Amino acid sequence: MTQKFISIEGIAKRFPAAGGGTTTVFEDLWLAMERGTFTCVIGHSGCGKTTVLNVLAGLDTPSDGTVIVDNQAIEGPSLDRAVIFQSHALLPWRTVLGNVAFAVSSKWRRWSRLEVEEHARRFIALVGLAGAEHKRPAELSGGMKQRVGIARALSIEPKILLMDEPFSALDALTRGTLQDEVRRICRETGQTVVMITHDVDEAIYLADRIVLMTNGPQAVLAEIVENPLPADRKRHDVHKHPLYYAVRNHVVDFLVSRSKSFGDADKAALDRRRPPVVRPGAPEPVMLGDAHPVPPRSDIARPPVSQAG
Ligand SMILES: Nc1ncnc2c1ncn2[C@@H]1O[C@H](COP(=O)(O)OP(=O)(O)OP(=O)(O)O)[C@@H](O)[C@H]1O
Repeated sequence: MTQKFISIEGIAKRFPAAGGGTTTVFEDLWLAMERGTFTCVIGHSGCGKTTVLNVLAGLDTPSDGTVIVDNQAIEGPSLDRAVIFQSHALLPWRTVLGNVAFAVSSKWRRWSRLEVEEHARRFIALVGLAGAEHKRPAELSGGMKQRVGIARALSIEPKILLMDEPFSALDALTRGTLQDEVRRICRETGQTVVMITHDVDEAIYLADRIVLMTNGPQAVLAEIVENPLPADRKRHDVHKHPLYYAVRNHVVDFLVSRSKSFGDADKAALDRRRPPVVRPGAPEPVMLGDAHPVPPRSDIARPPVSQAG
């Protein structure tokens, strides 16, 4: 079934409020993702992105609703779903090989030590760390540690890769290189990915679809932006594509103004089960999947703001 490999169905998250009652962080979120797609979630701090990712990981439970992955409801953490956090959380006493092999042997418990190590080495090489297998985390740079985290996550060959701002703690050069590698690996392996980022340019480079969430509390999924750039885009010249600024301005405009001004009337008008899908720069209204058509917005150049905060 390709249409709804991941199906987020009406999830909400509520916490007890300080003075009694409850605070609803986000509500009635519906989103379907196809196998092999790369989805980025963007929204301001506090709208509940990490909570959504934790629900997908099975590390948190929604107050309402459910999430189905590959026709099965999520009922807890699973080795079918790998998570990469901003901090790499490596086992400090284990080597690079030891960290990756530990994950591999958790997934394939009957494999021999040789099988586990061979498999782990393959993924260590894939992220460019061949030769560093016997180093411990303390001997690695931040970028190298994050590579180990990526190798570890990919080595268990998860159905879904979940990433929570995986590159935000890295310097710009390392961030760019790792973005390239993650994109290459995900494309080569057909990996299904959901990633949270605050970086609009990162989302445009990596994502097939960018999901826009309004500000919390009571955040909603306002819109899905279909990335109109060609699949074989390259980081060094992606900004030269004629549609680059159409999509960038659209997302920035949402973050700067629409995410905040999205009021009760907008929420009432929103079909939560079928959020609007837009393809910035598209000449005509688009009809994508089971979503209803939305006219393209005007893509007027605005001051550059690449970070949601
Ligand atoms: N255990 C908890 N109890 C009460 N409130 C919580 C709890 N966990 C999260 N929250 C609240 O839920 C809201 C959403 O948190 P979450 O971390 O998912 O947001 P986010 O969009 O990922 O933010 P950021 O971009 O800053 O990481 C926040 O206001 C947070 O304070």
